Amino acid sequence: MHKLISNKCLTIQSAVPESYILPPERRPSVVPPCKTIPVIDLQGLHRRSDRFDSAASSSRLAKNMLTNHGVSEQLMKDVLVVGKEFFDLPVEEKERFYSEDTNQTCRLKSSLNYDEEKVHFWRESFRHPCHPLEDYIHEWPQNPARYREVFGSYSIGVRKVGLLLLDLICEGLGLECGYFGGELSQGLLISINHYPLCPDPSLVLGLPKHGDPYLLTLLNQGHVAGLQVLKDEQWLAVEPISNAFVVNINHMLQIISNGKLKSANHRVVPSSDAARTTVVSFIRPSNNSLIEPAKSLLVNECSTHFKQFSTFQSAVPESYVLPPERRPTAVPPCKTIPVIDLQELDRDRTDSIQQII
Ligand SMILES: O=C(O)CCC(=O)C(=O)O
Ligand SMILES: [Fe+2]
Repeated sequence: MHKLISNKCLTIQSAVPESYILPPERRPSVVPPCKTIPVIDLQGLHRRSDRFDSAASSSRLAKNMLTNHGVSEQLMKDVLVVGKEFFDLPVEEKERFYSEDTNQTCRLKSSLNYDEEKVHFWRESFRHPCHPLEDYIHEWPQNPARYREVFGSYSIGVRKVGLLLLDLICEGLGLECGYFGGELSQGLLISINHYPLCPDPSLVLGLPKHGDPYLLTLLNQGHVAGLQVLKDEQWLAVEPISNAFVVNINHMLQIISNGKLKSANHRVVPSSDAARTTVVSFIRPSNNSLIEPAKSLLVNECSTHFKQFSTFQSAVPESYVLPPERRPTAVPPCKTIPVIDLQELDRDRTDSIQQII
């Protein structure tokens, strides 16, 4: 648990610990707000595919704000409050969830890959799968007391919104009805991210530049800013809108759409004014799903941009992944290893013994 930032901050309040300080070229600069992020009112959409035609032909949907989505304001607030309460628990209470093992379903972690990375990120996260609820809810914390009730209701609501969006995207892409149903959207992973108050945010990142790996992300970012999106090689700040979801296209959806939809790169900077807690919901396939460009999208295109893969094969557990400098590269065969023929040995013992030596 010494790896959690909140613990370090109890003792080192005035300075960022050295192991979190990025080299100057990786530090975030102050960035302008993103004024062009589309705000989609889900009530106004009425499932009309024409709204999403443009999504099929451009990257407009890479990042959106979604309002009037059907998850109540109260529930949007409650998950943030209860999520923060979890991070405010005493260390002994959180400790049993802390793990570096990616196979542990319900797990608290610090930074990204704490034991392997050179510089740590200013983030803690607590994540667990949520669907089907009855398979997972018994593993969730019982403290805070409302955790299971609040996250249970939220996960049902947020999954509904995600599936509705996938239906609309399906229409917009011209795919057969229900394409994203079944195993492609079976999974729901919720991650509560906590970015503690930071003494000097100009030196650190909460999360480095990345795209999300699955189908769709629905981010409930509360009222503390910190999310930045990369647009035309420029970082822009995504200002929070009350009760809205930030929706991200993920890598697998980019592949399924054969590149028509683009996964959005983003990162997070912490704040020196307030701690930031966010609740991130990833709609993802079940294990062993085949991810490939939708065949009907390939009919009119000369080639596919992506190779198919299975979600099972793709996931080497994080704890087995070596840092780049320790990974094996392809090597040539050794052509000079001596081959000793034992029958020959009797004929000329001395020669062969010398050969062995
Ligand atoms: O907390 C945020 O604002 C974004 C989190 C995020 O990008 C992630 O968890 O993948
Ligand atoms: Fe992300």
